[in-house]
Amino acid sequence: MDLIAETIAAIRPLDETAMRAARDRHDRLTKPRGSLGALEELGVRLSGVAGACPPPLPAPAAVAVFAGDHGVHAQGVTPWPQEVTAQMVQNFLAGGAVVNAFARQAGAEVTVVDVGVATELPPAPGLLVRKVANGTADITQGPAMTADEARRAVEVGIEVARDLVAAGNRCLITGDMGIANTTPSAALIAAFTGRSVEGVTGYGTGIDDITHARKIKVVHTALARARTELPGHDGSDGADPRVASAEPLAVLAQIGGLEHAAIAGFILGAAAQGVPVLLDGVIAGAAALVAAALARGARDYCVAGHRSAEPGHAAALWFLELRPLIDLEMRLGEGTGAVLALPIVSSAVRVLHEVATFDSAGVADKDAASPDGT
Ligand SMILES: O=C(O)c1ccc[n+]([C@@H]2O[C@H](COP(=O)([O-])O)[C@@H](O)[C@H]2O)c1
Ligand SMILES: Cc1cc2nc[nH]c2cc1C
Repeated sequence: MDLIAETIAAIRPLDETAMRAARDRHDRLTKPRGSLGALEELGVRLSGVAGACPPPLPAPAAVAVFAGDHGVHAQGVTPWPQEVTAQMVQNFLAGGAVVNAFARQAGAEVTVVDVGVATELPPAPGLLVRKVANGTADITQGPAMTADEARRAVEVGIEVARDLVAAGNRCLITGDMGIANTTPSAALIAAFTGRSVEGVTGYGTGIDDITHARKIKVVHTALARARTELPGHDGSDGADPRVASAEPLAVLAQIGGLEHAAIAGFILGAAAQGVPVLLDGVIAGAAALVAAALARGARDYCVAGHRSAEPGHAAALWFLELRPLIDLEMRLGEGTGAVLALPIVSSAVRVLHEVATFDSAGVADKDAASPDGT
């Protein structure tokens, strides 16, 4: 079996016994039942992920920033020069980016993975050079990657997840860097969710209305071109989630990015090892759609760190039925929204470890069964 198939086969359903134990424990802790809202369900799900209640704290935690470039940059979908991808990689390595500041605050380690930056990067501590290609091809003109490149990039993500867990990490966090990558993100999200291109294509790093209109056309063109190359297409340029879910790797190769592929693998790798994966913004959302189409169970291991301002992100989270922990209208990427949510995940777990029960604290529980069982 190849690495992707092996990884998918290793993903187990959430442990129902541990989840029942977590629900039961929540109901005995010194708080009105349900008063921690969505944090309670998060603690329950993390128990299911770990197969234990309480689950381990999400520490140490590691953020992997997958970097890649995009041929579609040539279509004028972003005002930023492509070289900014490589320049920001150097900034991550020097510890000067927002994700570094947030990671220091949250106590997470940052690793940068070059899975497809267009230029050669000098070796540096904290940089994993796993370059599959020097960027993708322009998705309006042809497939972003070959089928082999897409598979190799997914495998890179699986291997990075495996190595980070082997190093002792108990929570993996997605990050991305790639000028123009909100364009393939929109294409993937339209393809996998069936939402309209107009509904999922946003302003990325911050573009004007003319560029936004062009970006929408570019996404339509890419989808229409891709669909003529995919099995089961009906000749329209509308997205058809049936096609995407049947052939996720083929769709990824047609309209995705190398960092999307690697993040999809990273999610599969985390799930296969029973470790939660904290998702960042729209790029991670698009990648999670690919991972969930490859292995529906992978979705259960994902925690949506935040909701990005990019509209396609809300569509991806809706499709995956994931509720974001934070909504601060951020749209930076790098893993920033996910790292910011790490203390919330830790708190959800700490409740199950540390909060006293009504019994142990001698607090009266209005819902407790009376001694005669009534
Ligand atoms: O995470 C997000 O939701 C997000 C939203 C908008 C932009 N970004 C980041 O900005 C870059 C892509 O933006 P753009 O406009 O060049 O497509 C890329 O490096 C992403 O990490 C990230
Ligand atoms: C400066 C800059 C920083 C980023 N971080 C993630 N995407 C980015 C895009 C730009 C342009």
